Amino acid sequence: MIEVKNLSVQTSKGVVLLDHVEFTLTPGVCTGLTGASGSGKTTLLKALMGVSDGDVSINSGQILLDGEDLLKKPEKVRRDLCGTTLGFIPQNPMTAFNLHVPVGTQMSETFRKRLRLDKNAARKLSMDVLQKVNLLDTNRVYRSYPGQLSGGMLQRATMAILIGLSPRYIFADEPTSALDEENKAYLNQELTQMKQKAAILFVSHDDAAIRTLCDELLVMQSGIIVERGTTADLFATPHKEWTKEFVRLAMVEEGGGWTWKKSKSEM
Ligand SMILES: Nc1ncnc2c1ncn2[C@@H]1O[C@H](COP(=O)(O)OP(=O)(O)OP(=O)(O)O)[C@@H](O)[C@H]1O
Repeated sequence: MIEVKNLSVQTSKGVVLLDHVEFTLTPGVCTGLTGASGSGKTTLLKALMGVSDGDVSINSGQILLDGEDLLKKPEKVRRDLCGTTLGFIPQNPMTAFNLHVPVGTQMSETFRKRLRLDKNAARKLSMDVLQKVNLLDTNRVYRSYPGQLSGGMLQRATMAILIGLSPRYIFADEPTSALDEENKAYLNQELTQMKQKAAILFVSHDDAAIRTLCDELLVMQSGIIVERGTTADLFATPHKEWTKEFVRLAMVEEGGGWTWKKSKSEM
């Protein structure tokens, strides 16, 4: 279990980016995190992954992994947790790859290092997981440099690495933002499967994906979690203005009543 307690993050100039954030992540549960642009969602994910960002630092709080505070661990220990314990899908998939190394080489090296596989097994796993994310031209994708693939293809390749590593905790920052409806549905299905073993923190503005995937929902505003609850409760009775508007935009008038808008993949 991951327990985030009293987490505050600020810039060196004293601008507060996260303010006493608290929540728990439990395997088997997908927690959605939504809120206006610039409210602090990516900052929170970076803090969880231990990614330091220039002049931004954690100034109070704890991130407890099975009771042990990650913030007190040396950087190497935290780095070693990335992969099979903590998995991250960044908002911009380009940042997940070295631009000068073919995607397949990077995948295989990750699997060799993190899963201690030999060269052939790592290559086979890379091919298998590329197929799983619907990148069916696997040989071409494997040989391509990141710049030769589209943003959506790279987003799926990042997801493929995650599937291969099967981490216990998944922090996904708008993981399907660059995808068409078919691939969005495909990847959300994969995440639903991974939820059986993992805890997922799913950052999204996609109301349909949140309703399908997330058991619980956190709403962030100016670095504060202003609203939380089960996804069903929050969509049924939102309290804050931002959440009310989010829910209103998720609905459509149909046959004399209001119903949830469907994503194209549900139609
Ligand atoms: N390195 C930094 N230095 C100063 N301010 C920063 C830094 N990184 C982020 N911020 C500020 O922190 C706030 C939160 O940014 P963040 O990227 O976490 O928002 P977000 O909720 O993920 O937004 P979006 O939905 O657009 O991705 C913003 O006002 C942003 O400008």
